[in-house]
Amino acid sequence: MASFVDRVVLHAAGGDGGHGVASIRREKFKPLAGPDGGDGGDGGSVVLVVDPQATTLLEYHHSPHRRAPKGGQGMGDERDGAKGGDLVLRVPDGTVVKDRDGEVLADLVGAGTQFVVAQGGRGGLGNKALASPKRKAPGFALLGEPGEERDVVLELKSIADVALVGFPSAGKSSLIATVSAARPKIADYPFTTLVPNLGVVQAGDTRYTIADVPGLIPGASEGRGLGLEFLRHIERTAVLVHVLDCATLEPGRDPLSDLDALEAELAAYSGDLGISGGRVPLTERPRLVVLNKIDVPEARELAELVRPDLEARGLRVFEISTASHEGLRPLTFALAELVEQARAAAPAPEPARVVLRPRAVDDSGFTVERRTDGSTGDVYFLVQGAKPRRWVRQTDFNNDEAVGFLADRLAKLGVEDRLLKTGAVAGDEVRIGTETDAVVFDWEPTMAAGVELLGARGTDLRLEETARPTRGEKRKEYTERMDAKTAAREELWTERSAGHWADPSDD
Ligand SMILES: Nc1nc2c(ncn2[C@@H]2O[C@H](COP(=O)(O)OP(=O)(O)OP(=O)(O)O)[C@@H](O)[C@H]2O)c(=O)[nH]1
Ligand SMILES: [Mg+2]
Repeated sequence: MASFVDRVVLHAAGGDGGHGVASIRREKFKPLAGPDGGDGGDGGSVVLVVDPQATTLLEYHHSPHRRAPKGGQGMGDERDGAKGGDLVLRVPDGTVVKDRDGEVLADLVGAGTQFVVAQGGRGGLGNKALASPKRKAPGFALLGEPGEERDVVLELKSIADVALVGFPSAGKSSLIATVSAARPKIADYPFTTLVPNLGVVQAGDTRYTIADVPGLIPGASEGRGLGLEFLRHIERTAVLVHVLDCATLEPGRDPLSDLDALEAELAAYSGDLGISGGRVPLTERPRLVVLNKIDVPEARELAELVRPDLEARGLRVFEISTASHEGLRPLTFALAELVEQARAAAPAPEPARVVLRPRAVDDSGFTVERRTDGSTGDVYFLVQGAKPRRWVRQTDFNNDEAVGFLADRLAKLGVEDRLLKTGAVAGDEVRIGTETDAVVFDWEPTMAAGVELLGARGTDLRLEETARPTRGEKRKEYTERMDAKTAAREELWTERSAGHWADPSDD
């Protein structure tokens, strides 16, 4: 097997939600028979799914930008826009999803396990859905929300049975090349291997995989050399093989001190690992020792010298040469035995079809803070909260009625009230969003503006054109409207102090 890409940054974007539509039904003798604008469809999400057939992350390396389909626009006649289908991305078993700060979001193990990387935007409500007793024929609809955009890091740890651990140039790649069909690069300079190579070994009836990984040097567990790259790969291997170079001429190096250095790194890394999924710490996994390069006479002598010390530590020792192929057969059979034992002891496979979603956020709250702009020194009020943000995104600012609706929603949630309490007065700058990304308003409390709006609400003129009103009807309508205005004013005040009325478009 060739080398594989094991770490990619995926730029995922959910599909935008379709816009709702404002439309009025036409009937033969009633051309304006009520709102009938359909909702926009939800955008599709980007979803990772474990597919046991997938072995690499290569395709995401080639095309790392992935966007799910958009939701369709709502239409008249109560037709809703089509939903954008989810974009399903297949990933190998054992793919770890992290955010850009390295925090693990999901560890995808088991066929069918899913993770939603980027949620599609919600479709906007059409005017049919926005209609209420108070707002019989809304002349606006809500915009679809943009899909979520998120960059995640996908990491694949090789899930080989055996990992070769050793200093650079110890002969790890040479070993995998002689016992399997893998053809990694071999050279006499350190860090020849930069990405792991996997090889398949057949020994008797047992078939297993060996991972040749980048060389390990002291300090690797703190990230020296290719250390962390390396250590990440062996997290999931059942058996470790120490490949010790008996022919190195580097001062201060010999098989025993090399082994100590390697074990120290494994221990240091295990300490940080927090061993996920109940795996055995690296320091406790079955291991054996290979003394390599015994075709070199001095190396053979050294190997024979250190063997008793190693065996005294309880380690099985194999003297080999990848050059002359001496000692390879006993090694591959000994590994087969360890792999079989590890497989027999392996915990039952984890349940499939676990669906992991990005952490749920509580979107009920909001905050209002009085702040001072760093550059201009101007005072403004910052409104933060998932609902206010979403409502702003859903608002078509070219439509006054839609803006009025936003103001009503904010008032209902209690934002207005909180602004007042925080000291805002008419004309103050109000920002809804975050410190860096916000929509800016000049605040106009809806107490005043709301009454104007409420006067017209529920008596939409377009719906009343059908028959010309008589004088009596006009008078009746006038008194009704005045009553409604008073009622609305009262309602606003009670609402401000007590609860809210129910509204289908509230969330
Ligand atoms: N004489 C002799 N040389 C060997 C033997 N095995 C490997 N070498 C040489 O050692 C050097 C390093 O071999 P590699 O297999 O690339 O070593 P590595 O451990 O994969 O090294 P990195 O990928 O850098 O960590 C090469 O020049 C090989 O030809 C052996 O059994 N005998
Ligand atoms: Mg190598």
